[in-house]
Amino acid sequence: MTSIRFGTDGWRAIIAEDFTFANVRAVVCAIARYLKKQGKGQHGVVVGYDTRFLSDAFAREAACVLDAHGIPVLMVKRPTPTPLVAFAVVYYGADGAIMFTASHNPPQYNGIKFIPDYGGPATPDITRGIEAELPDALREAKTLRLPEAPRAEAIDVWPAYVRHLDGLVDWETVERAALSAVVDPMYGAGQGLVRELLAARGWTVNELHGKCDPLFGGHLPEPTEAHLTALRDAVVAGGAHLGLANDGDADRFGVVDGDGTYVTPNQVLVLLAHHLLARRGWKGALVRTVATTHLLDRVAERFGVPLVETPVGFKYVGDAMRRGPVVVGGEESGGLSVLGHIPEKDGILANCLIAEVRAAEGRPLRAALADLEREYGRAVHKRLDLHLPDDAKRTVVEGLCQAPPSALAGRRVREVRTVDGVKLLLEGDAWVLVRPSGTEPLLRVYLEAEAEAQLVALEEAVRALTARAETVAQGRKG
Ligand SMILES: O=P(O)(O)OC[C@H]1O[C@H](O)[C@H](O)[C@@H](O)[C@@H]1O
Repeated sequence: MTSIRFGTDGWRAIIAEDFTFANVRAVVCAIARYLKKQGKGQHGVVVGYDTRFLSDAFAREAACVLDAHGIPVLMVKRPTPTPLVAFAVVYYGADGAIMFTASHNPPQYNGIKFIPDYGGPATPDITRGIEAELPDALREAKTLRLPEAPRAEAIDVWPAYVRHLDGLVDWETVERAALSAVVDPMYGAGQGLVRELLAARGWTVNELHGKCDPLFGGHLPEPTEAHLTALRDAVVAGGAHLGLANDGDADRFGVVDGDGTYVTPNQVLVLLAHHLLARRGWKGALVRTVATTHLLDRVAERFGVPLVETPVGFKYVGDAMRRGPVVVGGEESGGLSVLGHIPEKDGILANCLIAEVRAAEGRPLRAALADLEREYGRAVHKRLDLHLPDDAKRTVVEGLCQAPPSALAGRRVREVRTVDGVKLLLEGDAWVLVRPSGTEPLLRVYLEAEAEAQLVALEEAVRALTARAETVAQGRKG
């Protein structure tokens, strides 16, 4: 068995191998013990689950463990997105939530996200605190007497969440435009939700993959370009204005323009930040992770608002949101939240706000993006996910950290940042980031350049660089 660890966003493992009922009981025991040590628990814990195989059964088991610890349980009535579970924590004033999901991971995975009382991802000090309880919790879980059925209050947070959205989304603009959209919840917990919200505003909405399928139709429930071909085809075939997708637990978004072009999360963030600052007049910082487009820096500069750079992981973006007013906090992997919302990424809210931007623009997103390009300049980006074992990816990053190159693709490295992995800022506006994924056995390489040709040159240079570092790493091991 591999050890139980909370990665970028919770503990994830393969069902039946490490993600077993016994280990779930132990992790929930650890959370219960952690909460009690903090003097918490008496306000209850929300238990949520997505549409994954056995998520509901694991959630019921978690409710039994919490009950056995004397912690009141608020249990969602049906598969529920992570952001709604996070919202429920704040809405009910609970001491936290345990969410069963492996987000966008393959079907054989499941996972646990712990959401503390502030309604956002747990910060590393909290997950470290939970992990510290695990050795005792593993022992305790073996002898814990569980009730036959948990005492739990069944909750439905949807009506309260919908009222909350009224304060965030400019529904009048959305309604006036009365456009059409295809939505794709990717067989996940967002089923029916974006469709309901937009249809209520007079939009014509067609939903794909709106049923439960533990195999996610043979694809990853990840709303990236590679997995959104069905959505693109349906948007084009139906002549819709927009395609809007969510991942398995609906905390991420994916967007397709009316002509079927995939709009990257980086582009969405720029569109939305500009929209909220320019049209809605919102005031506050822009927050992005170290892997997210620097075009946001230019938007921030233009409106005279601060720009905050964080490590990868919405826990860091959420943390910045809890410290002061933030207009948009977002990341290139498809997560965002806005001023007035919980410090958690929310794919349902994101899709509503994108519909608002599309409605306010009155033209395709690509036309709006072309204007923004004239204003802020051009940036193209790419992410490479390189398959490497955990120890090799760490060694590659450490090697780069210790001896970063002074030039890449013929351009001088003007700054090296080690906020998360190694980021090389090059002459001009290009940059490269190499970091180990915290959720998958991958080395992630992020590239941003001024145009496609520069991007290709950078990609070649960085592939050679990581290959060299890998060889050195192998050599050191051998
Ligand atoms: O690059 P990774 O460490 O795999 O993380 C990728 C993403 O994983 C999860 O979805 C987190 O919630 C995100 O905040 C993060 O961006």
